[in-house]
Amino acid sequence: MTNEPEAVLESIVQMTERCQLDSLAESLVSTVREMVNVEQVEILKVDSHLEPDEVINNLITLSAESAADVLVECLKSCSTVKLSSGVFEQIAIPILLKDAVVMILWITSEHFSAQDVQMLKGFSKVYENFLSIVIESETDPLTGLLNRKAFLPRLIKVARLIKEELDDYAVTPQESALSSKRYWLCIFDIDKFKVINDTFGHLYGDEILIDFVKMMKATFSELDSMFRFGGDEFVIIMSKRNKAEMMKLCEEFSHKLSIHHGKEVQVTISMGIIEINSVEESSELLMKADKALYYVKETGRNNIGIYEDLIQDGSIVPLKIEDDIEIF
Ligand SMILES: Nc1nc2c(ncn2[C@@H]2O[C@H](COP(=O)(O)OP(=O)(O)OP(=O)(O)O)[C@@H](O)[C@H]2O)c(=O)[nH]1
Repeated sequence: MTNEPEAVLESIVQMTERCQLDSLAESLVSTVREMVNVEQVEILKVDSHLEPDEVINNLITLSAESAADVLVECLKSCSTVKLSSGVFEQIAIPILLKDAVVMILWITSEHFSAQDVQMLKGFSKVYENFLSIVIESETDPLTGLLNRKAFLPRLIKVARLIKEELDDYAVTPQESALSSKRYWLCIFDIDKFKVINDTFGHLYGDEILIDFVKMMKATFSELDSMFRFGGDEFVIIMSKRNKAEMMKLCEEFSHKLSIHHGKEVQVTISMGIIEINSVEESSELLMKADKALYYVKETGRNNIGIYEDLIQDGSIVPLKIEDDIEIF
């Protein structure tokens, strides 16, 4: 542990070299460990969808009982709180985005000097500023969804999770495919969106896209990662569901859309879906889901195509990977 100016600068440089959210958080934790003599460092995520009381309950269950007061005070006051409990001192520093507390940096030590506190606040501020830049660079400005840039790291994370599961339970990919809960990659594309734009204007088209995303969020879960890839194309990495559950949700979404805009505009979507596995490249998975989507577009739109099913019933031929194209 050192807090020489050179070391402090070096830590800041290392922290700002990270441009993905997970590694940025890891970097903050390791920086704190290097710079201050601490017992424990944690970054607690505050769920913005919960009411304040529920947030506090959530944080309390997540953490040791003695941490409750410092976290509750920090959340209520939106400012740094330092408390002593037994032999330890605790600090909770709020991380804010658009004036809302989104995370709390919670640190325990035998003693924090005034310089420690100043440094911890400084690191948190660097993290907070950088977090907002990273989030902005991964967000689609019209709909607020994640953009295409954010897709690849998340898909890789899911593929890694699947691989870990296979390793942990020593099951073959075939056995795993038989188990009911799986991850799915779904591409949605609004049908004839150009006609909507041409008939009602681009601004109205924008409103349709915004409503589309509101309904997407209302239908799918927080655990499903949703992306706008561009134009009227959206992608979901759907968290573990069996095939029937996945289909039910997609059909529900499609139904909600078709009744939402009433007589004026009938919005329908075409969907291409593939099961995510740990062996295929992300570009390969995307191309296959896209092939299923293309089939649905070609055969009348407003429908769902699952890649494996379309292969099995002979509707499409397997994608030849030597046709590889650069997607990212
Ligand atoms: N309003 C609006 N339109 C957009 C935006 N981005 C792309 N578009 C339009 O979305 C339309 C997409 O149309 P296409 O992908 O060609 O196809 P489509 O009309 O949806 O027809 P199919 O996909 O074949 O059913 C184009 O007219 C684009 O100009 C946006 O941010 N807002």
